[in-house]
Amino acid sequence: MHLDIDIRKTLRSGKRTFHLDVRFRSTSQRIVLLGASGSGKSLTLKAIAGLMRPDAGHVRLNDTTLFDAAAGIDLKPQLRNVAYVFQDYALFPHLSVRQNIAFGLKRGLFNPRASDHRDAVDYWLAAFQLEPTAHQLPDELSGGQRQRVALARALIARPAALLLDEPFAALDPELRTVMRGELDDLQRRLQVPMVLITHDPADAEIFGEKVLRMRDGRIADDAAGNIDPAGAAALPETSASPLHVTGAAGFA
Ligand SMILES: Nc1ncnc2c1ncn2[C@@H]1O[C@H](COP(=O)(O)OP(=O)(O)OP(=O)(O)O)[C@@H](O)[C@H]1O
Repeated sequence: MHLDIDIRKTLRSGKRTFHLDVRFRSTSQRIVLLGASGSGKSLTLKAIAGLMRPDAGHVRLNDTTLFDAAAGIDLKPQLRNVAYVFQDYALFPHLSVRQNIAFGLKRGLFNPRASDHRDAVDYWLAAFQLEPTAHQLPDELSGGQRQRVALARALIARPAALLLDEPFAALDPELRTVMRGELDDLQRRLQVPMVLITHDPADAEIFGEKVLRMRDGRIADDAAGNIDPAGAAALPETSASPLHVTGAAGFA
């Protein structure tokens, strides 16, 4: 994945103003944005997905410009070929596991024939060991199963990038460890590029081939500890950096 982000956004709520000013480029397959609550992680992820429109700048993914304020480009979310997995998974409560996963095919340009459609859903049900639960509703699933359904629904559309918003926050500590392992295996097997946002350094340790720490709407430094107060404009393009996250223990 080649991700190139250079965005600015000002948000006002009453007397409070928040400035987002995020710049980085990376060719890593596993990017983690690590930061405390309110540092601007979700806004950045939403800008990639097309769920938040920056005031200025650009977002490029591989060979596609998803957003460019100066050029007047702002692709609709469904045309960006990225999959956003929300913190609470956002499953449809009235649809079965099978129907929720199949829904992933309705988005975007990927519009297979009915038989391919069934095959694809069967494939993902099997891949996530969800076949026995295919007829169940989200309410009738465990937390781990719900997360698997959300991932299957995201992956079935073959996205160019998987965007994960605090994917383990809704799980209890024991399950969190299990699901971290599952996602780690899955990403390595499928080689699906991902951008994961989290406040938990443990997530960064496991998934952060490239870790960018956010503070007050900016990239504070990268995992190698290169402080860049100007918002990481000078960060080198990098394909991989050490897994070790320096000084990240302060986030809770
Ligand atoms: N629509 C909005 N209007 C005004 N301010 C907003 C709006 N959306 C977000 N903000 C502010 O922008 C800041 C960054 O929000 P963001 O959701 O990106 O944080 P975050 O790092 O993802 O935090 P968390 O981990 O708690 O989800 C916060 O201070 C938030 O209050």
